[in-house]
Amino acid sequence: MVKSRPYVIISAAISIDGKIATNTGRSNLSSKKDLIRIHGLRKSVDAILVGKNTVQTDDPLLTVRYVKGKSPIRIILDPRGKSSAKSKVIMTATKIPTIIVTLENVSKNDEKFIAHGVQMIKCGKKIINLKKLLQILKKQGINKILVEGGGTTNWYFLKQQLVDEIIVTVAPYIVGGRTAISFVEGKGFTKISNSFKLKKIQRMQNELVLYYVT
Ligand SMILES: NC(=O)C1=CN([C@@H]2O[C@H](COP(=O)(O)OP(=O)(O)OC[C@H]3O[C@@H](n4cnc5c(N)ncnc54)[C@H](OP(=O)(O)O)[C@@H]3O)[C@@H](O)[C@H]2O)C=CC1
Ligand SMILES: Nc1nc(O)c(N)c(N[C@@H]2O[C@H](COP(=O)(O)O)[C@@H](O)[C@H]2O)n1
Repeated sequence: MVKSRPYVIISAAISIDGKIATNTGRSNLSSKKDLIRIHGLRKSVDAILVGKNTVQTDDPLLTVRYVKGKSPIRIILDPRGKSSAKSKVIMTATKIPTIIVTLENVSKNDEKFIAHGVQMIKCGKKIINLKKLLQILKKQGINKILVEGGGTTNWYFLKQQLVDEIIVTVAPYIVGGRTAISFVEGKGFTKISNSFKLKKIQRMQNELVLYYVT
């Protein structure tokens, strides 16, 4: 069956206790070897997507650097268009195509982003309508998307069953802390259902990389 949306992979590094960052926002869980694997994965997709808190906390580049290859398009879910124009993704948007997705009635900061070469997509009234967004992206030729967090963004995708594959690195750390961000945030599911199939396990020294499909 041909899908009307791109193939969606969620990728993250989690601690043994399922956290993706400490309660102070530190998220450097993957080893160098794992980062090389992740950059290989980035090279294989058309776009990388993250939520606005990840941009704010990590100030990531979201490029392919540890392997040779073209960097994919970068997409930020930022419903109210609050991202800093000084963030690395926005400052490099003339070199690497970058999209900011806001709500339909939000346009206050558009000019600031557009001036940096960012493409604006408007989608959804109260929250970003991911189904609609994926259709728009598919029409733009984006067939495969790597969702790189954080926990809230992962929740929105999983809640709506918009995920085809999950790749998690279980890193050899305990993070702890009630307020430390988990792999999946949001309201959470009330039942244990919709299990994923374990496709592959990769061991890298003290890390395990788990590959699940729907
Ligand atoms: N270890 C790892 O692999 C990774 C760790 N991280 C860590 O995760 C943390 C950030 O995670 P978290 O705080 O959960 O935030 P996210 O990065 O997931 O950003 C969440 C925000 O993005 C916006 N958003 C996302 N999806 C939607 C949607 N469908 N509709 C509307 N708005 C949406 C909302 O903005 P608004 O609030 O304006 O409504 C929401 O609050 C950071 O500390 C980062 O370091 C991040 C990625 C990977
Ligand atoms: N897979 C994975 N492992 C980790 O340990 C991580 N911290 C992340 N984080 C994601 O990668 C972004 C950083 O990318 P750049 O190195 O700046 O290109 C970060 O913002 C998360 O989305 N992922």
